[in-house]
Amino acid sequence: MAALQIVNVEKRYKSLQALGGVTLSVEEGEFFGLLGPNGAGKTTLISIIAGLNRADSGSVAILGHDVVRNYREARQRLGVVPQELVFDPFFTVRETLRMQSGYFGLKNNDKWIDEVMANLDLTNKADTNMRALSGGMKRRVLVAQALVHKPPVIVLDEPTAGVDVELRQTLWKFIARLNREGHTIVLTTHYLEEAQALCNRIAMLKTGKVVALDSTSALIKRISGSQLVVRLANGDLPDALKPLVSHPDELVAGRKYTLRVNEYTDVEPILATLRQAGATIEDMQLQQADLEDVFIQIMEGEK
Ligand SMILES: Nc1ncnc2c1ncn2[C@@H]1O[C@H](COP(=O)(O)OP(=O)(O)OP(=O)(O)O)[C@@H](O)[C@H]1O
Repeated sequence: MAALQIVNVEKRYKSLQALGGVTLSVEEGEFFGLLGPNGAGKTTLISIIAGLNRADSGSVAILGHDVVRNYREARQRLGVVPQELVFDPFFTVRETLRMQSGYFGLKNNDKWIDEVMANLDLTNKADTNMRALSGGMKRRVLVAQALVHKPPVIVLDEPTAGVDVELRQTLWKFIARLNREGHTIVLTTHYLEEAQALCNRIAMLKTGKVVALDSTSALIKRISGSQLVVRLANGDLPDALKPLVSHPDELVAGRKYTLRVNEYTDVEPILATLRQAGATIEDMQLQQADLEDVFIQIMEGEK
């Protein structure tokens, strides 16, 4: 049975179509990435999954439970880490987590609450009021809140936006452990390196539609060849090489260029062209294509 089954979900906000018929399914045990630029519809889709927002048409089920018709059963199986930090400022971290447990009907949940706090480095903040926590600490509590009822399906909406490296590592270690233990993870992030490292399968959304859905490795293989990154000490990129630039911004910024190469033998003619144009290379690297390159190509509609 699918952990998450989304069938033809549509959502409009007045004249704006936020979701234009999204269909995708996430299997149990997957670490799934939901990627897309700002405004693609990721948060709208997550709020429909969490039952906080209604789709105009289509359906969403969590482990077979429809999020509208069987709201309680679906919600019980789902943990959502929202993007926005909303808390009652007068409660401590432990009280906040106990209340969330109560919401799911769990009375003696302190053992698990302690374990979650320890794994998120929150133990020494257990008795601190929410209002006295830094933004990064509050985000840890949001993650802890989503996990108090040990949901089999965990959805994280940009959990690492604006958080420091230490929290990111703590968080990913814990989430990866939960995934190894069988929890299904659905993640949205703008950090494509993170998505590439963590997700086994990825859906890319663009203006409310799924424009790519495949395993992470298959997506990366869509980009043929490698890239030659050159940084010029002086001179401009000769016109003949401009069509090879994979990030158009680089033509504006200058100096550093990422050039598409299919084979190693493509490198020497590029260097010769640069030499003839009088450009001096300060630094150079040959790189394999990564998820960011795929993302840019797909969003530009080239592939
Ligand atoms: N409550 C709302 N009323 C009107 N329009 C909305 C509402 N919520 C979202 N939208 C619009 O729907 C579209 C999808 O927004 P959504 O927040 O789902 O995108 P997103 O992919 O999560 O973006 P981001 O990466 O910026 O978080 C956007 O154009 C947004 O402006």
